Amino acid sequence: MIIQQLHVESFRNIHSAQLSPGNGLNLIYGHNGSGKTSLLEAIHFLGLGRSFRSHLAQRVIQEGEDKLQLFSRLAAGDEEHKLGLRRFRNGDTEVRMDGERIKKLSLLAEALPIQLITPESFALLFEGPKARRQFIDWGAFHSDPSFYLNWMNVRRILKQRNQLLRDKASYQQIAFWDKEFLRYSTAVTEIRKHYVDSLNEQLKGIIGGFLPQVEVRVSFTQGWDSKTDFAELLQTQYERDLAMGFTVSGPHKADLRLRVGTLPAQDALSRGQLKLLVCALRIAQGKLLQQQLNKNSIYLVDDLPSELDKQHRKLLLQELVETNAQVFVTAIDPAAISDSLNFPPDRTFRVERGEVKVIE
Ligand SMILES: Nc1ncnc2c1ncn2[C@@H]1O[C@H](COP(=O)(O)OP(=O)(O)OP(=O)(O)O)[C@@H](O)[C@H]1O
Repeated sequence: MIIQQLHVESFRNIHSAQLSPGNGLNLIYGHNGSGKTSLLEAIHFLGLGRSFRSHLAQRVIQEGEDKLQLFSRLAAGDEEHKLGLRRFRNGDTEVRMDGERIKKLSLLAEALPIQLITPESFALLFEGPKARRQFIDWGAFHSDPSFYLNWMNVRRILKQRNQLLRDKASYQQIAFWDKEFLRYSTAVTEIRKHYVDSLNEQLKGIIGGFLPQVEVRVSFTQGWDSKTDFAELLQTQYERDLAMGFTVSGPHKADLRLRVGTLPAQDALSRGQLKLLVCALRIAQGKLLQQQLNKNSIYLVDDLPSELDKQHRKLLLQELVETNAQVFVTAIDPAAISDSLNFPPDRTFRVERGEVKVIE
């Protein structure tokens, strides 16, 4: 998917901006606080119906305004679509694709696959498994249409199961839910496992280019010992689950392990190398989606130059450009990007106090 036109209204400090991005690399530059990240955030909001910076969607609505509005003209091959989103202060969201109301935000994510890389993306490696699980599930969701429903069912049953555990229910009562829990958990795990295997293939080439001296291993842990039968485990862990008041093992504990030799990647790599690793993971996801479904992701890279030397900026930009996807990168100093390119960006935008201007 490619954004051909974008109209942003009342989004953080952007009062009104209209732009026609290029199909390839788009450079967005400006001083601190000018609104560069807000522009990326607006694209992300359009693709997912939520911000990557704030849990409270109201915070992104411009102060003094009662709603934000985002409109876009999208193209995928010969297809053209119009996608619009309105978010009101009272929390209501209205999304329309080609004039038709979209009720499920998952359909939005399907239409506009977005790969986000921000200075905070390190969370993928440092913080708890949630961010890494979300990373796997992004791919599982896009690569297998049955994933979403299976995962929703796992979450639904898990909620019920945990409630029963807190209510000190008998094993018989819990076992009633475990049959279904087992069925959906197995489906989710198979899809995730298959996805991580395919991702690893993509990743090898990219990491080889970014971090040639380092051998990074990416492995999937499913949330319980893979040698143990899950049905049996649920039964034997009943007492423990009861004592804890929640289900200790299961697909909700799945994780992605990133190791260099015997060490966790975050202990073995420098900050710049970690950034490259996160970028490699995101690019591999985008490439895989391209291969599997012939769908192009949109890459949003906030503050691309930070932490990277010129050679690595060059490598990263080259890899992004080679995806043939639409890419939006921000930088304070435009030279930090253009100096690392052998050609000018497709389009350059300057942001100043919330105003977005194309640089001819
Ligand atoms: N709801 C809002 N209404 C109005 N302005 C806002 C709102 N939320 C944030 N802002 C302001 O928007 C400005 C733009 O912030 P943004 O993070 O997009 O800048 P940036 O160009 O990415 O800066 P940096 O280079 O420092 O990361 C900030 O000055 C912030 O105070």
